[in-house]
Amino acid sequence: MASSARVDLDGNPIKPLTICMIGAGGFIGSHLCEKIMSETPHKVLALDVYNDKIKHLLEPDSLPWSDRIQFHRINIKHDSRLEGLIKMADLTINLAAICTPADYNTRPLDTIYSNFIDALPVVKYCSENNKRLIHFSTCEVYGKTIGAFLPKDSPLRQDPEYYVLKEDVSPCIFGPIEKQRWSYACAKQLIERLIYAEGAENGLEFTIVRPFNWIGPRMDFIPGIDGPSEGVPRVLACFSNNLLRREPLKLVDGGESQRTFIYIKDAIEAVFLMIENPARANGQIFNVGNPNNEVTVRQLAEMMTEVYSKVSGEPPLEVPTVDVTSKEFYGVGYDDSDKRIPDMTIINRQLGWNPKTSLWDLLESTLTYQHRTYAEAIKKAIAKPAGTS
Ligand SMILES: NC(=O)c1ccc[n+]([C@@H]2O[C@H](COP(=O)([O-])OP(=O)(O)OC[C@H]3O[C@@H](n4cnc5c(N)ncnc54)[C@H](O)[C@@H]3O)[C@@H](O)[C@H]2O)c1
Ligand SMILES: O=c1ccn([C@@H]2O[C@H](COP(=O)(O)OP(=O)(O)O[C@H]3OC[C@](O)(CO)[C@H]3O)[C@@H](O)[C@H]2O)c(=O)[nH]1
Repeated sequence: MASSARVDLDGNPIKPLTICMIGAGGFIGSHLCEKIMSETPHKVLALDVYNDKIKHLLEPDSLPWSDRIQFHRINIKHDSRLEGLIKMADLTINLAAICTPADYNTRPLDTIYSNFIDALPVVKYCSENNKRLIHFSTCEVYGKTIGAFLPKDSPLRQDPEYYVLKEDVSPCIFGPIEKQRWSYACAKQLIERLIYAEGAENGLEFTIVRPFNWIGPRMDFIPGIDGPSEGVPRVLACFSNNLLRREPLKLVDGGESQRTFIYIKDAIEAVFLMIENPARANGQIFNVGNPNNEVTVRQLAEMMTEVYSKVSGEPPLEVPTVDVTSKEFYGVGYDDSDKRIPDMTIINRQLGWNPKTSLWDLLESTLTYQHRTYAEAIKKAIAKPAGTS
């Protein structure tokens, strides 16, 4: 329900905004658009090269918000309409990026262009036209933890000082240049520094978001169903694909890396607070993650296997996982972040936000969606003899 009587965290009325959302057709963009349409009076100029994930918000014309969302099929690499759309809006949110690890070492040029060069005009137009910018960076800017360089048996590895990632304290630790995995993190770091400098020197009003593994429905694609057969999406979709096809889940380099996963709906609440509380969010860099949902990738595979069995009614596989090397899975130049625990001090202080959903609960709702959306299509694809279309 769109209401104009919304108030911010300080009790001030929130005026309806026009938001230029670049990358609105992706995973995060689709959830943001959905919530903006159903819960606020704000307007969205939705820019992307694709719109499949927001089709349900664009059609039919009779939808209650149809006069508040406009889709513009635009590639920001080369489209002269970009500045005009930024000028029309009160706020720009930039989500556009190549952000799947399988691309970082195999398409490093595209990755660097997408995450740095293509974002430059967005920052410039916002700065020159005095428009507020919320830019999506990544937890990957932290790279590896300091603790990763300590001896395996060092007691300091248990000390949070050596692994908790703090926006205003932690260093950015990347591997050597030949480890092209870090092309993405490095490009994101440089665009963060540029935005920060535009704020310091030219007064750009900005907020930088560092998402820590947001997951949920509509993330990436299932290879061979709604994406390329040989494509490698992020881990949620990789493991979902394995479960749907009843194949063992592939653990890269033993599945020892650790991640904290957050439910997309919790994370979107945090972005909402940033949108509607500019006085508290401007000039800030925010970690957005769930420090309580930490697992190794192996534990994630085991939990997803158990949850999928529950929601699909199918028995778990006898051999649920298989080990693969990162070279086999991602190719030369892959490297990994060892551990990612977000410090929540700044987002708590500025916006009073906390994540709510446990890993089990978020996997239950997400895998229910994956099963409902893809199980039939996978069955048909498997039943089709090879070579037929
Ligand atoms: N999902 C996460 O957990 C996560 C974690 C860290 C950082 N991020 C960052 O958040 C942002 C959004 O991530 P996501 O998970 O929604 O990814 P996504 O790939 O689903 O969405 C990105 C969208 O940007 C669009 N896009 C890319 N290049 C474009 C261009 N040149 N012109 C127009 N549109 C373009 C894509 O078509 C896609 O729809 C990215 O900047 C990503 O780096 C996400
Ligand atoms: O089949 C698989 C796929 C992946 N892994 C391993 O899982 C870990 C997490 O992988 P993934 O979610 O794909 O990506 P990352 O967490 O490494 O990086 C993302 O973090 C945020 C973001 O910026 C955008 O989403 C992106 O860079 C990892 O260790 C893989 O090796 C697996 O074992 N099996």
